[in-house]
Amino acid sequence: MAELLFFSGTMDCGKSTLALQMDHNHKARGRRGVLFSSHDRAGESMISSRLGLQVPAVEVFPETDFWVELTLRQTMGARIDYVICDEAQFYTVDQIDQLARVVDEMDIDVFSFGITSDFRTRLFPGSQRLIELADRVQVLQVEALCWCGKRATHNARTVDGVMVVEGDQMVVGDVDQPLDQTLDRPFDLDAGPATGHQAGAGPAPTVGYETLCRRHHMRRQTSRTSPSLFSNEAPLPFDASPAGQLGTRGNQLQDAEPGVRS
Ligand SMILES: Nc1ncnc2c1ncn2[C@@H]1O[C@H](COP(=O)(O)OP(=O)(O)O)[C@@H](O)[C@H]1O
Ligand SMILES: Cc1cn([C@H]2C[C@H](O)[C@@H](COP(=O)(O)O)O2)c(=O)[nH]c1=O
Repeated sequence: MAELLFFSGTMDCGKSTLALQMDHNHKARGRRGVLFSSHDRAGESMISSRLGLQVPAVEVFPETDFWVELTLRQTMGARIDYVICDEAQFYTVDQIDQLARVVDEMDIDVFSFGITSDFRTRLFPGSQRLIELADRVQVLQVEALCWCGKRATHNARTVDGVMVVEGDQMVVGDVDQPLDQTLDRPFDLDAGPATGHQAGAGPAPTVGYETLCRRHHMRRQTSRTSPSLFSNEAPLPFDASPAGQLGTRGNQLQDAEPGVRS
């Protein structure tokens, strides 16, 4: 019996990689699938993984109807055993309902992948509907980490390097902006209205994302604004003797973030 599965996690935890692996494994056993995605960072009509794989996919637009799309393909003779749906957080509630119907009435497996919550910690409507309807919700095993070393559970958005909690829910972007580039690299706003940026409205803001643990998301502490607990670039202690170094460094750690390190 076909299933609706939702593989979820924070940004950068390996969802697209898993989507492409699952497609590969099912294809290797002779099953036929259709790949879908929406607003992939690498561009329209593809699924891309940070590990370097990039595979063509059908772009999902707000008006896409999965039931119609898949019925048409079958009418034209295509065999469809499964469907891969990446960036499913961007799908509409109606589209998730269509996917559930595809599972139940067409007996097609639907493997969907997406982040559950946005930069304000609120559920995306598509993800909420998947949680409501999926046969199984599976949190990915590979954990993205917060700068403090704890498991990252939340996605933070930065604009010009500063964490924000207001703005459009949907702004395509990436994590792991090197700190020295965060302020310099112009963000590609060609993607259209999803970014909320008006052409000619001055220099485009630099938007980035960072995965954080709940504590640091609530405190709005990103790696940029955190005390440099884990950085090699922490200033050397003034007292150069080994005892003095230990003492000063130890105090720095305690003062900076009580309770974060054990
Ligand atoms: N250079 C690298 N070497 C090894 N693993 C990497 C490298 N770059 C990214 N990764 C892995 O890829 C994961 C991101 O995969 P991706 O499928 O793009 O994530 P998602 O779709 O969840 O945003 C990272 O969590 C990391 O485990
Ligand atoms: C948190 C958050 C993310 N997004 C965007 C940013 C990326 O383009 C995708 C997530 O892609 P990934 O493959 O999981 O890294 O979602 C957004 O539009 N709004 C948000 O709040």
